[in-house]
Amino acid sequence: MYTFIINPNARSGLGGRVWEQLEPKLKESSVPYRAFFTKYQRHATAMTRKLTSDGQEHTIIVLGGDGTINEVIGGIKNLSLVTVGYIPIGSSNDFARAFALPRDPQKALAAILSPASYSYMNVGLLFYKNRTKRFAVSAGLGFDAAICHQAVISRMKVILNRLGLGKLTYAAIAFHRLIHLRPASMQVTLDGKKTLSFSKVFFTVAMNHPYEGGGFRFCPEADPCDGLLNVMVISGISRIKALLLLPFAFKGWHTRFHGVYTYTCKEVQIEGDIALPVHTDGEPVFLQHSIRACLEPEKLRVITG
Ligand SMILES: Nc1ncnc2c1ncn2[C@@H]1O[C@H](COP(=O)(O)OP(=O)(O)OP(=O)(O)O)[C@@H](O)[C@H]1O
Repeated sequence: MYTFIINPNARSGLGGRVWEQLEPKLKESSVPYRAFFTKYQRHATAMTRKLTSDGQEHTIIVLGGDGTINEVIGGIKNLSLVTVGYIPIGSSNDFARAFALPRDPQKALAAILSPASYSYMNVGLLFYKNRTKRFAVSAGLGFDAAICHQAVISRMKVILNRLGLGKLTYAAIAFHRLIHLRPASMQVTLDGKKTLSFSKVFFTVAMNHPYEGGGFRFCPEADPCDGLLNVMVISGISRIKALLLLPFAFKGWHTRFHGVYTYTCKEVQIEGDIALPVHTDGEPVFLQHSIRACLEPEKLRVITG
């Protein structure tokens, strides 16, 4: 039985339209399925939690963007009992990028119904204050999170999505945030042993996947299945240089420049001198002074071919 969780509102309403095209194919193929639609923020988490609390195996197919994938993974009771398939129709689609999932929803559905390969993916876990939150792609503190915070309330995202230019949203907001951002000082502790101090930090991000923010390959070496987090810090450079680095980051070439620091670890603690925006997979977690990220002990099976 396939359980579809659909965000009809993803990419400013594309989710619902894509589902209308896909459902007849499912009916034709006579595969058993049921479909649930998200009605509000974090609804996907609540639905997944209820669904997976029976202790049984489930195959959950997510139709939406990275935010919906984040919410579904956040609700899975026992990661090792669930297989996830993904039909990416969001504006950033960084989760799909790492696994090279088909962008065409019909092809994505066909691959899900006849899976050729699976990946066993690590799932990130963020600690802040006395709370925890899972992430699939990345969790960051500073500039990247400020962009996500603004994207949530941005009219620009709606307009660019309508024009089919959703990918530009994050780049345009990044430009705007960079002008207004005050770089902070941060302390980054890797695996509880090595503490590094940075000043004038634009942001620090812990990445499970190589891409975030709609195709920025911030940690080109990151592998979502290798049991490690990749950490990137951008620090001690001018706003102009940070801005000029962004196009290089689409290819992962920014890491060759001074001011970009990358590390691998199993756990990272990031502390800012001021409270800064935080995100998990592009979903805002409000302002925090300190976050800690690691990986869940269990892996999640993802249909990737
Ligand atoms: N019915 C709904 N109405 C409004 N918002 C919803 C609804 N269902 C889910 N959401 C919220 O929509 C947000 C964004 O969803 P999603 O990530 O799937 O799409 P996107 O923003 O278009 O894609 P991306 O994250 O790749 O840019 C999530 O925070 C989710 O909680």
